[in-house]
Amino acid sequence: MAVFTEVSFEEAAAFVSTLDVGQLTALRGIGAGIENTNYFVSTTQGEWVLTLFERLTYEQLPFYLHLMRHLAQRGIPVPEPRSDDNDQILHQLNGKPAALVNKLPGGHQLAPDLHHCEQVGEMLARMHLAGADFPLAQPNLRGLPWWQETVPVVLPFLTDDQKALITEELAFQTELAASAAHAGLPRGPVHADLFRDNVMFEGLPGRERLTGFFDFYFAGVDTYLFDIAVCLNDWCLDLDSGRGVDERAVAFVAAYERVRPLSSTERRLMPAMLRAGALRFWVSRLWDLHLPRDASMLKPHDPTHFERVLRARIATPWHPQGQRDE
Ligand SMILES: Nc1ncnc2c1ncn2[C@@H]1O[C@H](COP(=O)(O)OP(=O)(O)O)[C@@H](O)[C@H]1O
Ligand SMILES: N[C@@H](CCOP(=O)(O)O)C(=O)O
Repeated sequence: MAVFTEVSFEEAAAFVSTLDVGQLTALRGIGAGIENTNYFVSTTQGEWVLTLFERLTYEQLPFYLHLMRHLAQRGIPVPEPRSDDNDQILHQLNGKPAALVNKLPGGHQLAPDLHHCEQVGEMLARMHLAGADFPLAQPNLRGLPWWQETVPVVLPFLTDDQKALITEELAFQTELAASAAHAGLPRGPVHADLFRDNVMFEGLPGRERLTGFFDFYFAGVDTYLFDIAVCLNDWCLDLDSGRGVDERAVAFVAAYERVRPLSSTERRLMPAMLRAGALRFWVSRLWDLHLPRDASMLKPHDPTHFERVLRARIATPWHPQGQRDE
């Protein structure tokens, strides 16, 4: 479970008393998640999520927390960090950096259909536009330099066939990132981990409405196309086979484009970026599996899923409707 750092009721009560959210009435550790310690917090004024950051530092965190605040203040449904009397949104609890955000209503949609994909696509585009004037900058800390650093670390755990695939793909992505086409891709703050378990929906089955995006702690400045590719590799994929579901991808991209049309370079580089999205999570899952922080507490995600996705994305490139490789 994802409670790495225990917080007692008394500690949490003292903490929330500084954030003008009423008095603590209940505190419950959250089992899901793999990065941070999370608690659901009930107070006399509502429901909140308390996060103690286990890996991110005081230097890195302002980017994420201020991005969430920036987006929330522009009408994007994301959790907004609570500030104290000094307008600080990054706090400290039990020796760890900490934040308290509002709890989004609803639940995850783990078996998405077209109308879920359309809503995520549309909101992703709205989020990209709303984040364009965000003044802070921080790279995607799980971008190419991290893959280059981490692939050699996980290589000893792989078969020869896997080693060849991961090494060749890293070379391909390194070349892509150095290209003029890549340099011309529109970029800005991106979520970079907008999987099914980081989006909330509520409503009657078949008529659910998106209520928000959360877990911005892999966000960073990167290409919008990378964010789209990460989404397509989760929302528009058959998890059993690892293969893309074209119908869902078409619906997702069409909804995105109703808000922010893709450039011709974004269309052309979509297949390469879908490969980048698959590589990114194959590498991080291998790293989490083979070099865990505390193996007894975590159930790592299956890396072979993204190996399969990468192989499928290489074998069957997917382009937005009507487009072909130039
Ligand atoms: N703002 C929020 N609103 C509602 N639920 C949340 C919120 N933040 C986290 N959660 C819940 O906590 C779980 C774990 O959070 P997550 O951010 O995925 O953890 P981690 O950062 O460790 O990966 C989520 O699956 C979700 O159920
Ligand atoms: N989405 C990533 C893992 C990140 O975990 P999260 O719980 O913070 O979303 C994956 O599936 O590998």
